[in-house]
Amino acid sequence: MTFSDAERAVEEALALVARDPGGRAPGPSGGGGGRGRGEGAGTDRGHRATAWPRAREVAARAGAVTRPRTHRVALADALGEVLAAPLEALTDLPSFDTSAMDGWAVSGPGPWSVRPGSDVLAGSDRPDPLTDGEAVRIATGARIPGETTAVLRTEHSREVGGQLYADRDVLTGQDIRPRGQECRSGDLLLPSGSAVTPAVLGLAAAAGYDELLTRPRPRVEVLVLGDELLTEGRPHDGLIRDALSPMLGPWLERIGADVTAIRRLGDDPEGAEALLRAVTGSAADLVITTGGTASGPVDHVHPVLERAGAELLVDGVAVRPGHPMLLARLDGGARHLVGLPGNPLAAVSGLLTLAEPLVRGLAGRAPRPRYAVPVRDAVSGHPYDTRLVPVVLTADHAVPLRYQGPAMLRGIAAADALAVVPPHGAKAGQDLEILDLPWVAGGCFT
Ligand SMILES: Nc1nc2c(c(=O)[nH]1)N[C@H]1C(S)=C(S)[C@@H](COP(=O)(O)OP(=O)(O)OC[C@H]3O[C@@H](n4cnc5c(N)ncnc54)[C@H](O)[C@@H]3O)O[C@H]1N2
Ligand code: MOO
Repeated sequence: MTFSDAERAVEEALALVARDPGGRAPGPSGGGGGRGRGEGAGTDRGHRATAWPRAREVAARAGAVTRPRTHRVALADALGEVLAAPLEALTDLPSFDTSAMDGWAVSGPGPWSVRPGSDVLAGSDRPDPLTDGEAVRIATGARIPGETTAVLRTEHSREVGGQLYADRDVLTGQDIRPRGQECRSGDLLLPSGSAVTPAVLGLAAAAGYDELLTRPRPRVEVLVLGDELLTEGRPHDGLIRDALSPMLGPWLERIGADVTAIRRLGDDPEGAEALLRAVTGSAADLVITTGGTASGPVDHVHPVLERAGAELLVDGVAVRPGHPMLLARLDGGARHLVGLPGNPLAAVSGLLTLAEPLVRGLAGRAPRPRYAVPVRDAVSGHPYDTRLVPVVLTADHAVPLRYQGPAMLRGIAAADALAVVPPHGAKAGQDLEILDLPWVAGGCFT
């Protein structure tokens, strides 16, 4: 579903009242660096919303410049982290001359006399050297006996009465992997900053590592604000189910965070005090709040940040949904807070706009690679703000989904990605930047 005419009319009216008193129209928000005027929380505080591309850059940069933590972990625990030191080979690979095939180690030109009863197997100790004209049965991965000139594959050989014959030419050195073919001890295998993937774990093990020095996953504490939230059962009496706690924990884990706690805080003064304690004292690298970002009577996030002396890096983003999202520096940049709006799709928007780039930066990972896909259908745009629209990806297109309102999860739950729709919308066939959802592509190893 694209914006209905009624929805668009409301959005346009809101955007118009959000113009500054001098009547200057907001700048474009989708083109990198322009700044659009936010309404609501933004307008109330008399400042401008940050353009969507700029907000992502600010979040990525905030993460990247934070002093990194490092730790030494067992290989099995390093998956999904980032190397904090170059991975240098601790050994030659292979560490000895080894047979590439099952067959025969032979010495000199054939035919060869078979050495009886002494197969050379993988893992066996140094075998006796061959003499010229001799052959011994050998397994893939076994040490090559001294004086071997080639390995002859079983299927290319015939053994008759203790004599071995080759049924094709034998080249010196064939099917022998010489020591150090892949690397020499001390060679740089991967630079610091590389992501630890399953393949990297395999390489590290092969190269002799039991532990790796890595940057740990950023610790994230999630605080879900709101008195109206139920943790079980069906909505009733004006109360609704908390849709964010079940979603944010695993989502954050998939983008590389270590979620240390998910806590619910009330909208009462006690909730505000608990929020203040978390903002000032949490051991997490990143505190994520949900709800309370706008200007309602119990929206505590801004007042608490002010009391805590936090520095707002982003306070409102020119994006729909999600525009009241915010990013703050705590303790001079040692820790951060991302405030996600309470509307569930708006929270997803904040997660992808601010939390993901920040977590990647804190983890030492580069921003995700950007790519674009033609959108199948025309998508209407906001007059000044970027829109993030749930899409399904086909072989050729991004197909916009219905149910894309800020309070709806029905579209995103069926989506592969969000398409980034610039102000004024997109024509059918226009290339749109795509933000993959982490379980579709590019997710973290957990
Ligand atoms: N006067 C204004 N009002 C609002 C503005 C504005 O600019 N001026 N912005 C609107 C927009 S846009 C959004 S988005 C929301 C942001 O609201 P808050 O971040 O303050 O969040 P709440 O008011 O606490 O909740 C909003 C909405 O979301 C529901 N909610 C909250 N938490 C959850 C949860 N964990 N699971 C499911 N649903 C949740 C909550 O019940 C509300 O319906 O503000 C607009 N208002
Ligand atoms: O437009 Mo709000 O930012 O998501 O509902």
